[in-house]
Amino acid sequence: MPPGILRNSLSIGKVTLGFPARLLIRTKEGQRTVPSSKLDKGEPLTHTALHGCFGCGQHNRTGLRLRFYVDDTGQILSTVRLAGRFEGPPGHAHGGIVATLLDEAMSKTNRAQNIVAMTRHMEVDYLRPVPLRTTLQLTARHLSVEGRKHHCAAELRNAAGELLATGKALFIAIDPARFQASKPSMRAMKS
Ligand SMILES: CCCCCCCC(=O)SCCNC(=O)CCNC(=O)[C@H](O)C(C)(C)COP(=O)(O)OP(=O)(O)OC[C@H]1O[C@@H](n2cnc3c(N)ncnc32)[C@H](O)[C@@H]1OP(=O)(O)O
Repeated sequence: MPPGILRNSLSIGKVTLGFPARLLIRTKEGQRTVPSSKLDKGEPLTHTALHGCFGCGQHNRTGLRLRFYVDDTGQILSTVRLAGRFEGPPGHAHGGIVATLLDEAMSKTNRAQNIVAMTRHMEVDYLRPVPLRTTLQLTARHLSVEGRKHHCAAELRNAAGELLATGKALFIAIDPARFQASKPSMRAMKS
């Protein structure tokens, strides 16, 4: 059974996103409701093929190692604490890292539907500086699909729920087998 949430919500355009006050999570022992601060106790949305990904790859030691969860409405959720090495303005996150967070979350709205898609176009509104070394809440939702074109939106908030940044993006669905075949070999990448 899919996990579900109780939410505090705000909106981007027509879309309502919200980080839950409490979350119904899946665990090895079954389902239970926990405060959203315990999100990491649930089963994350995984895709083992991308373990080297800078955003979500759990094997990328210099990356963000984000873990994403999906609720019963298809909304993607994650919490993140950014380390000091991701600094841009003093004490705050670099804008490229903020864009990465939003991009990653939006890409998982496709992944949750078993769609493999790449970011073609993305826009970010940087509303407030994003603090380092504090818990942030990341949410994303799939908005619409038109052929291979998937439109998605994401929000980044502080722990108090204040909106720090929003993103919208166009993803294009690709054939993963063709993409894999076109990948340069590890030897070529090292040279
Ligand atoms: C393997 C999965 C990884 C998931 C990671 C997810 C997040 C990421 O960070 S991905 C990394 C960053 N992104 C990239 O590197 C992608 C680089 N770009 C590409 O490889 C290609 O442009 C790719 C695959 C996205 C699309 O190429 P291609 O298949 O040739 O698409 P193309 O035919 O040009 O466009 C598809 C459709 O989108 C439309 N389109 C393209 N750009 C736009 C735009 N900006 N606005 C509106 N429509 C657009 C086109 O008109 C076309 O429409 P239609 O199907 O109606 O004719």
